[in-house]
Amino acid sequence: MLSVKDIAWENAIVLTVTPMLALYGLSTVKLQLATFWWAFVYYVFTGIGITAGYHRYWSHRSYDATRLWQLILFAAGTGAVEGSVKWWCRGHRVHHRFTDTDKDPYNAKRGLLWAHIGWMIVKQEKKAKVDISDLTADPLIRIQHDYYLLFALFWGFVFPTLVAGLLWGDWVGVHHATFCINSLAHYLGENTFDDRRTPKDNMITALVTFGEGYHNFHHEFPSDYRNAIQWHQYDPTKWTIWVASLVGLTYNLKIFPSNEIEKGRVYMQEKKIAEIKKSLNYGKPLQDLPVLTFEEVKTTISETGKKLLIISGVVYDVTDFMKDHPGGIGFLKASIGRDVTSSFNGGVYDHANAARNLMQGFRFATLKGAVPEEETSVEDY
Ligand code: HEM
Repeated sequence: MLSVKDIAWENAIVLTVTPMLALYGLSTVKLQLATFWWAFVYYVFTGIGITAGYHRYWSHRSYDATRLWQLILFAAGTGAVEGSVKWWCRGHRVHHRFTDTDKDPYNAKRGLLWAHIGWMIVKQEKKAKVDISDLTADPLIRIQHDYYLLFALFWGFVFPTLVAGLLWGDWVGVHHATFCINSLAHYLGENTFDDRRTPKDNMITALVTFGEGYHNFHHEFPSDYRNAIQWHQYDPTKWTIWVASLVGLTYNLKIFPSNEIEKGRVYMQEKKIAEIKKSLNYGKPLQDLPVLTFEEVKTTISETGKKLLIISGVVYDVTDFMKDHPGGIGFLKASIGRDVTSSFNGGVYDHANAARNLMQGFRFATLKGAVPEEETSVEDY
């Protein structure tokens, strides 16, 4: 059970009082169109500050940036009031290293509510160590951390108020959008590249998180400056970083080799296929079949009355199938006790996959001295 002293009160107060202030402002002050649009622009600006700045630049170093770009991101990210770069990125690096474990501050396995906001409201011991020496070496980050409250007040409240003449509190919207990365992005969507951990790819999450919703990709390839790699996927953070590179504000945009990315995708596809295959009957595995000589096949036919024929080193029992053979019973009758590999493969008729799949269920034995072949195999392609 949680007790009063487990609560991180400063966060709890910020997260409850500020939306109330925002609602109060909204209900008591007449909303002007220009101010509405300014709130929207500032919401996007601060959101991108978190995604392109706190996340993809400082946490993952997925690209390099000029000091000017860093200052822009500082202003934007601080305006979202999600903590200092040093605090945020430390937590984020711990999250990546210990995903889904007790040491993961946003551990999705503790539930959606915890991953969304609970982790901020309940005090947590710092159980894990990660390297943040690159962050502490930067004087800008140290200053922001030491005087965070002042910076947050300015960029979160004073600046937007000065511009609009109103206290909007619109950064509350940014909070819930970006918190979705820790919560929804671990619950909704596809495990496109790996399913050992909870992060998922989802377009809806991407829409509310400025493109961070392709979270399965991100956890696999965190040093990639992109989260979405398909042209049709929504990733405005990637577009912002890329556009900034055109004017030299960002550079060395890191991209994981597509060969490796595709291997991940294929791995998951193969896994899904393997699951589906488990539910289908592929007949007895070839290596589990008895091995018969040609003479033994003949004897079995005469002693048991079974209708056996041989194709590509495998002996098939077509007793029950003969009457249903689409090519007619005659061809099969004439094939009993014979190796009809060439007739089956084009000599009489070149059978389609349907026949090759079907005959797996008729496997009876393998022929001694032959190399039995799988009826359908994609290995050669
Ligand atoms: C276990 C053995 C066999 C199975 C499971 C089998 C199954 C089938 C199936 C499902 C078709 C429909 C079309 C297709 O899938 O390509 C077919 C067509 C045919 N089969 Fe077989 N077959 C077997 C052996 C043979 C043999 C040994 C011969 C000839 C000596 C033969 C001659 C034909 C012919 C001529 C057709 C074409 C029928 C048409 O479309 O007019 N089949 N067979």
